[in-house]
Amino acid sequence: MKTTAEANQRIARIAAHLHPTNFQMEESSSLRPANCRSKGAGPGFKVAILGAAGGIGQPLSMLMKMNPLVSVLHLYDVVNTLGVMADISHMDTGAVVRGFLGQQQLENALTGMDLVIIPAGVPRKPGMTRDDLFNINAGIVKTLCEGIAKYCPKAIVNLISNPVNSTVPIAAEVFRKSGTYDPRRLLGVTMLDVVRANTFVAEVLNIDPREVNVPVIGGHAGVTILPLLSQVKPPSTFTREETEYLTTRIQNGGTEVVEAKAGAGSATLSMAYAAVKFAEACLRGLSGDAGVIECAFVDSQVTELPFFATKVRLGRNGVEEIFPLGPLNEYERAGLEKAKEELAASIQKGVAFIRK
Ligand SMILES: NC(=O)c1ccc[n+]([C@@H]2O[C@H](COP(=O)([O-])OP(=O)(O)OC[C@H]3O[C@@H](n4cnc5c(N)ncnc54)[C@H](O)[C@@H]3O)[C@@H](O)[C@H]2O)c1
Ligand SMILES: O=C(O)C[C@H](O)C(=O)O
Repeated sequence: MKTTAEANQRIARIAAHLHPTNFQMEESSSLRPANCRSKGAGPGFKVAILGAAGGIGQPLSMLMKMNPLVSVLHLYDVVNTLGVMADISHMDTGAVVRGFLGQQQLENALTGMDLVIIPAGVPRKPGMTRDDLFNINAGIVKTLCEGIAKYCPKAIVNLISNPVNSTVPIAAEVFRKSGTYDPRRLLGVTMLDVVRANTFVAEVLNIDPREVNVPVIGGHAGVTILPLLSQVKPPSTFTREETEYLTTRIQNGGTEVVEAKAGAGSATLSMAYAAVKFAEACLRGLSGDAGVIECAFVDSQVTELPFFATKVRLGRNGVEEIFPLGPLNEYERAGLEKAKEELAASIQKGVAFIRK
């Protein structure tokens, strides 16, 4: 029978084993991971995920650990990061994984990072809009972006936390206030809208979704999500009925998942897939690939609004070029007016949250 003291010692040894900054073998072993022959991280990019223990964060962390462009992967959350880190660090892929728990470890999580991906924050339940998340998520994004401004001001930021139409302006204001704002380095992730649009359009056309590319512009909520079906690749025509079905389904894709999950959260797996697709595009741009073009919600002058999602070219500095909207048909022009009206209010709400 073990005494309480022995049991406590054993728990302490296990905790020490799991702690990322004090990684040790049991006392009986003379070999420690720090003394192993490993030379540590190889060439590649350093990526931090903030909110790594969440519904998106966990599969996103797993997929980033599998990405050959990543040499160091920092997982940060306010709960359960060490469990996720211990689990993912056993995968026999190249990236070195480290876990960070709580605000006091944010500095170590962020220092030296090339790319920071943020899926931290609460998700929707049925009946809620993305804007209903503002009160909680605005504060979370503000705190995390203050950390980025301090500890890795040159990093590219991929912001996933909703409402994206407001959290991106919040991040921009935090960076502006701290004197570190580089609009090319802040990107709201709208890739899931493109992923859904490609899938639903492929279903209608009865072709492989991997062959489809639908530009989705505007923002990331309801009518602000505007798929440009007139610019689909491969060039395709749609009946009025198909156009209305596709536009509505793409705009409501998030709600479709929220309702199907019936209170257990929103899209996590397809979002992790989309986030990795987008992060990989950013890393390819950083590594000098000049041909990477994706849609993202960025600081922009293509409309009268200060932020707008369009196709952008990614490069060594983040957003290197913002493409114009291109020719829109009458249906899309009407959609654009509705999108801009809602977007203007959401952007203003985000800006006011920091300037108040
Ligand atoms: N942009 C998009 O297309 C898109 C798609 C899906 C979900 N989302 C949004 O992503 C967010 C996360 O969704 P989820 O399903 O992963 O939620 P979740 O609740 O499963 O996970 C969120 C994680 O964030 C962590 N967190 C909370 N406060 C934090 C802080 N201050 N610092 C670090 N981590 C913190 C939580 O501990 C949790 O692990 C939601 O706001 C959701 O609406 C966006
Ligand atoms: O719909 C949500 O609340 C989550 C996300 O924005 C999505 O589009 O799936």
